[in-house]
Amino acid sequence: MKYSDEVHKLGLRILELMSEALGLNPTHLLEMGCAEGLSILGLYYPSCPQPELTLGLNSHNDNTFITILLQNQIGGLQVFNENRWIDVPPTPGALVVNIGEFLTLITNDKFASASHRVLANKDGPRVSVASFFRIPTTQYSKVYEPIKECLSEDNPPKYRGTTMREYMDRFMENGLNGVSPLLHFRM
Ligand SMILES: O=C(O)CCC(=O)C(=O)O
Ligand SMILES: [Fe+2]
Repeated sequence: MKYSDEVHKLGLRILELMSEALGLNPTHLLEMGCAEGLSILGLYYPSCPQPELTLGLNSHNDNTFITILLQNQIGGLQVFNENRWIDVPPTPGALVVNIGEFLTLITNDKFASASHRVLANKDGPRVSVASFFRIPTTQYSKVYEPIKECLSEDNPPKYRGTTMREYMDRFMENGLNGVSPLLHFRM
């Protein structure tokens, strides 16, 4: 309970700062509901005798606005940048913040979500706690589209509006195979 309260407060603060970074009122992203659905997932990756033959978690982009991640000392998280996988080594006391695909959609790519994955390891177990700021199930029919203030004549909308329900339908077609459902909504 204590962790979820604190991570929720942190998420509110980060979303306020992101609103300001976009030149918006600090409460803009909060008013859009970006902190209304917090789900927290504990992940346990057992040690693996032949880690080179598999992955801990396949490459994917989160279906969130932001994700705040706590990882133990084992490592294995990687992010895809400039055509290569880069290690995100655990730093004591630090959290990782990932941008999810719904923040990419509503900011018209100003905040780009990155593919990430987790390598298997034999030093295990790896434990992580992912706090997903996502659309609550009660809001799966709400349409999200690029924020008007993020658009201009030189920067027209790159995505059409969509709902979490439609996004999940696309996701179910592909599973965790690294194909981003967001591409379906790109204009
Ligand atoms: O375990 C990790 O570090 C990553 C977890 C993750 O990316 C996810 O649950 O979406
Ligand atoms: Fe993830």
